[in-house]
Amino acid sequence: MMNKRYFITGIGTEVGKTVVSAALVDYLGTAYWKPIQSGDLQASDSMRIRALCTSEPTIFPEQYQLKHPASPHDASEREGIQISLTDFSMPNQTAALLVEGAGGLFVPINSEEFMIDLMDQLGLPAILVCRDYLGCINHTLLSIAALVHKGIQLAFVVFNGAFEPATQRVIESHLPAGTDAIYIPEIKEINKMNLSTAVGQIKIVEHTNGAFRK
Ligand SMILES: Nc1ncnc2c1ncn2[C@@H]1O[C@H](COP(=O)(O)OP(=O)(O)OP(=O)(O)O)[C@@H](O)[C@H]1O
Ligand SMILES: C[C@H](N)[C@@H](CCCCCC(=O)O)NC(=O)O
Ligand SMILES: [Mg+2]
Repeated sequence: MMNKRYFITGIGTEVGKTVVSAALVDYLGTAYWKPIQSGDLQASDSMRIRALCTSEPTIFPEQYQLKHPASPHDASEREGIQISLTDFSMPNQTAALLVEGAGGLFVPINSEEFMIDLMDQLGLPAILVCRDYLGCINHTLLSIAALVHKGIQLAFVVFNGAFEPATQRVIESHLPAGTDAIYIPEIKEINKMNLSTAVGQIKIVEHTNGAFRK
């Protein structure tokens, strides 16, 4: 993992992007940035990273903190705020950074633009977090197709938590060449100690010669 600047997205909201970010911030020794937070302002993703990480990472302030726990296009409109792609630029003080999106790739940030457009503008390779639920195969393969279509490099797919073997297998066998897999265990109770144990159990498997090897 030479390049340590990534955009962490997910196959949807609540799939574990923040839990995975906390684990990878500690594993890789990166800083963290959540450009748009909507909802949970008293327990924001940045605050959870602060609470879960052992490495005391640099956390860059959110560009937008929206009160409403909804899609950013909706939350911002309710607050009379207009989000625009041109509002965002990468914090350049650090070589190693994880940027966490809100929800998945086609979450709108305004009436025309989507989270995937922000990823494209920031120019970072993506990490796609998936979690096992009925429907996750479709959400994962659609997300991969959207990234490929947009020409965004997919560095890693994260299998977050426990997976049904048949689900894991079919996703692994459809990873694009050049996309590696990261495995993060199911964590019983999410707290700093258990997160640190999970960091010790992270597994990374490389995709080589167009085939996924285990
Ligand atoms: N590896 C894991 N083991 C056990 N539970 C997990 C794991 N990852 C995530 N969860 C559960 O899923 C919940 C949602 O995770 P998280 O807040 O990281 O999602 P998210 O994708 O960041 O959501 P958002 O779109 O709001 O940013 C967590 O509070 C936790 O309960
Ligand atoms: C409210 C959520 N927790 C999240 C926004 C999720 C938007 C999902 C929209 C959708 O896909 O329908 N906010 C955030 O990550 O700050
Ligand atoms: Mg999150």
